Amino acid sequence: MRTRTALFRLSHYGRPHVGVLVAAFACMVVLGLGTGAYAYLMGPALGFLLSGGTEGFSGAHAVPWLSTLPREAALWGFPVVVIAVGVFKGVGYLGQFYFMGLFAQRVVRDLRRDLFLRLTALSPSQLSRERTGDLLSRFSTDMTAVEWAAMYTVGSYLRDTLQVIVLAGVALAMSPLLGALMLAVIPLAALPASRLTRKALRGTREGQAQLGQLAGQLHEGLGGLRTIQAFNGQAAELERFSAHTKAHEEAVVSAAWARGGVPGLMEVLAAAALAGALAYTAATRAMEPEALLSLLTAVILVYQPVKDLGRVTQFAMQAGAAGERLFALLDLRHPVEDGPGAVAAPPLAQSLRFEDVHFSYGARRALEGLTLELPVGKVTALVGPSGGGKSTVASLLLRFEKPQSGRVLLDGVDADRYLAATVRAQFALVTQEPLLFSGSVLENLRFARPEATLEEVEAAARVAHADGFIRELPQGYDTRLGERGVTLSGGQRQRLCIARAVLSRAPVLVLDEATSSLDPESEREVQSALAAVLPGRTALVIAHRLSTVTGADITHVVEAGRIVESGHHLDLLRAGGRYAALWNLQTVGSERGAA
Ligand SMILES: Nc1ncnc2c1ncn2[C@@H]1O[C@H](COP(=O)(O)OP(=O)(O)OP(=O)(O)O)[C@@H](O)[C@H]1O
Repeated sequence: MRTRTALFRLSHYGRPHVGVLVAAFACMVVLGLGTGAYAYLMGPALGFLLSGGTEGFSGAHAVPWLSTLPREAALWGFPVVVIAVGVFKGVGYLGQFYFMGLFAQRVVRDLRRDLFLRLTALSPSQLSRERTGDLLSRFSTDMTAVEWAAMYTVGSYLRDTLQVIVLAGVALAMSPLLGALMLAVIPLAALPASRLTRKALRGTREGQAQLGQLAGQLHEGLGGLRTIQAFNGQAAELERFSAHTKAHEEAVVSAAWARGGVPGLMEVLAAAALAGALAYTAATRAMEPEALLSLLTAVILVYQPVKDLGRVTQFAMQAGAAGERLFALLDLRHPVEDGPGAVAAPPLAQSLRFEDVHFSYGARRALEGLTLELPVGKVTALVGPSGGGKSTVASLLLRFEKPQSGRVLLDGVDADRYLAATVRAQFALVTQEPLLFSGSVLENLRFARPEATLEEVEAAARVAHADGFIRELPQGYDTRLGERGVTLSGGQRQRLCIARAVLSRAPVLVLDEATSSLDPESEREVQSALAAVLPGRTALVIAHRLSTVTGADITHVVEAGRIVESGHHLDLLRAGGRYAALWNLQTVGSERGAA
């Protein structure tokens, strides 16, 4: 996406807050008029000083009503006018900053909300293609770039353009010829300035991309600290990190170089124009000194907003580059979107069925004509070698993905006909990595069903064999978990997740390798919890270790995206096929491990 398109799309975020912008603009008008008044008053001020306060208001551009006052009043009148203009400008400044700050915060608030919504609505496979740190940097660095542009660029474009118009008006009123000549410098500077600005943009964009890379590496590094230290990998990591910091530095320095060029150029051209005006007026004596002073003040003052316009254009560019990265995320669409006539799925009554389902992640095939039935009230297990496609089955069930061909049927109805959220509501998922949020135990459990009563929460915890250890925590169910809260063992965390799943009352429980990352002791605890939870429930249990699912009503062996064998544990053992081979492999492996 082009930077300009990104800026245009960012401007949509400003539209709902145009009222705030109008209020800011009103303050800027006050400010602009105040600045124009200062320039205008410079000439009379000179007359006022030179005459000891008597003739300040006479001459070509005096303040007419003040010149009619008696001397005593006039002596005070002029300073009072100066103070009044100052107060006028002060109020303008204050209001302008307040309203522009408000505007910027509202724009960024809306953008953050949209980004959060989009991120939390991505499918896991879309998310796995992005680096977490890079995503976080879009929330921080890129969002800050947008905030600055909304605050300073929009404000400056309004305020400085207005000031340029007012001051140019004052200059032209003093001397149309000289004023026009001096103002002509501004468009002269435009072409080289736009070149420099483009160069700065390239540097800015590269710098932001490198910052994203840095954040990504930092996030990965912190997540894998044990591995990095265990392999003494700090030096290699530092090298990678330094390469990114160096690339970032080079990009930012080249942008700074180009950015500095714009005001530098303006400064030189402005000085040349001023020098020319001084020389011309001294030689020709074409103007009164008072009028010349007002003209020079207006022109000197006009260059500042012009320089500012160049400077804040950099913020717009940074925002444009940030916008490109933000919209790249905002434009991602979940692979499963609700069709136009989609309706809410009723609670599952009989069965779930996969019918000749094919699915690939890009070019990587995961399911190749998988057909599978999950009867209600039964525990179905999926086992098989790593990469066989078991987790993909769970992803398709929960509508994280949809089949490229074949169908997923809920009580005989294609899941495509239902609203994805209502299909998801049929399932309570427990994954390998037990996810608990920072918050109390109670809040974590109620995440599944916020309206659940305390009794219901406790009952679910009892079923999942979690009630006992929760009561032993310092504040029981109110104990805070996560950062700066208590730390739980893997088994305890997993039992909380199971309790949460039980509390959800979803018709189907999906356990995706729920015990595979646990130590044997924790695994035993979780297994005993599951033994209490599973009987009589509709459940899909995905497992590596066959020993963990021997109690399932039916077990399917998934290999290369298909079901290659199905049956009860004992029947499968007797059949002597793939299941028996896997069983032998694992039991021999674990016996060796035990020996
Ligand atoms: N997000 C993804 N992007 C690309 N390929 C993927 C993705 N997730 C899984 N795959 C690929 O799809 C295939 C099936 O993966 P899946 O995770 O379903 O297998 P699995 O049987 O659950 O494996 P495991 O037991 O190791 O979790 C594998 O080849 C895997 O590499």
